[in-house]
Amino acid sequence: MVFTDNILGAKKPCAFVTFLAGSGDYVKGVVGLAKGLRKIGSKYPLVVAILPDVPEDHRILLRSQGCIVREIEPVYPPENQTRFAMAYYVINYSKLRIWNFTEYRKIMYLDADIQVFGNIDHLFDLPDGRFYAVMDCFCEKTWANTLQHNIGYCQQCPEKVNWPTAFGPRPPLYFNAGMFVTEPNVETCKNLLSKLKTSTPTSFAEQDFLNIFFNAIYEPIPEAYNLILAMLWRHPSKVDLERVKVVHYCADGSKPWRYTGKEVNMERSDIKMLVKKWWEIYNSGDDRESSTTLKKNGSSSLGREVRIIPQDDDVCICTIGGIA
Ligand SMILES: O=c1ccn([C@@H]2O[C@H](COP(=O)(O)OP(=O)(O)O)[C@@H](O)[C@H]2O)c(=O)[nH]1
Ligand SMILES: OC[C@H]1O[C@H](O[C@@H]2[C@@H](O)[C@H](O)[C@@H](O)[C@H](O)[C@@H]2O)[C@H](O)[C@@H](O)[C@H]1O
Ligand SMILES: [Mn+2]
Repeated sequence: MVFTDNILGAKKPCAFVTFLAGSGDYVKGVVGLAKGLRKIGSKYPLVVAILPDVPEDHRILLRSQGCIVREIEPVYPPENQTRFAMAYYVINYSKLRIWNFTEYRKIMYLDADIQVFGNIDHLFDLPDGRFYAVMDCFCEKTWANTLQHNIGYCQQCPEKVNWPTAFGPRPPLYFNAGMFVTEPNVETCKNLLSKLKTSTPTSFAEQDFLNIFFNAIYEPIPEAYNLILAMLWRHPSKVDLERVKVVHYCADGSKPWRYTGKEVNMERSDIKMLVKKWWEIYNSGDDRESSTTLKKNGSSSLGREVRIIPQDDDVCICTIGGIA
């Protein structure tokens, strides 16, 4: 355990934090993330901020994988007519609770659809007082109802389409909220929740809100720390897979535990390779591997389950985690 002094001289640890809601299959993402962090030898624990609707057997499974499970109250945006880019984004505002995790001096938030393939512990040593995250891309259809998408503007290649002066100043740099490094603070949490009450929800829900809130202290960090998969086909010249440490399976159809290879771009060999690498970690047995596995709907069982995962140029059927 790595401890760091705080102003009182008391020792406070750092931690990775992820978020889990519901009784569905995202729990597989958290199990994969826990195994991935262990595999790269991280010195820090993984705290899972769970909503009350996460079932007991999933909590037991996560603890068996060494996770610290911490229940949080949901956070909802103000009543609104907004159509979020994905309807379920409404639950993502609950992420705001993690700023109350003040038993940690610094936290690194990682979505459950993220896998860490290279050690990133050094990010906890970044200077305090800044909000570190990777810049997002505006090119996918999920951005279809935004101004920047409709004029073909993306911050990843600002020279391609000039921002029209008629639209006012170019938008500030915008981060993907699937991965960030921040310092928990009760005052910050109070300010986030009170500002949320008077905010107007927009397409990307808490991601838009966090970008506004932390804009003044946002510090972009390299793509290698949160590869938004769409960068592979939208901005391939900016991606060096050899250097990528963190992969974010956020492109449509790329969630490994739901992967079928049928959605657009999902037949790409690099996507197949990254999904296969995720499954290799998820399937890796270890001493923590209890006899509990997860059925199709994500609930734990002793049963076998079959998942399609890509193998070389084809997909193959294999059993994972099953107990005969
Ligand atoms: O049913 C759900 C949907 C989302 N999440 C959590 O919310 C995060 C953000 O959702 P998602 O990653 O699907 O958004 P994307 O990055 O794909 O836009 C997920 O990674 C999970 O940590 C969850 O636990 N259950
Ligand atoms: O609730 C809003 C979500 O917005 C973000 O996901 C989006 C965004 O990155 C787009 O730029 C991509 O096009 C899209 O694929 C991706 O799903 C975060 O990853 C997620 O944690 C969460 O904050
Ligand atoms: Mn995500």
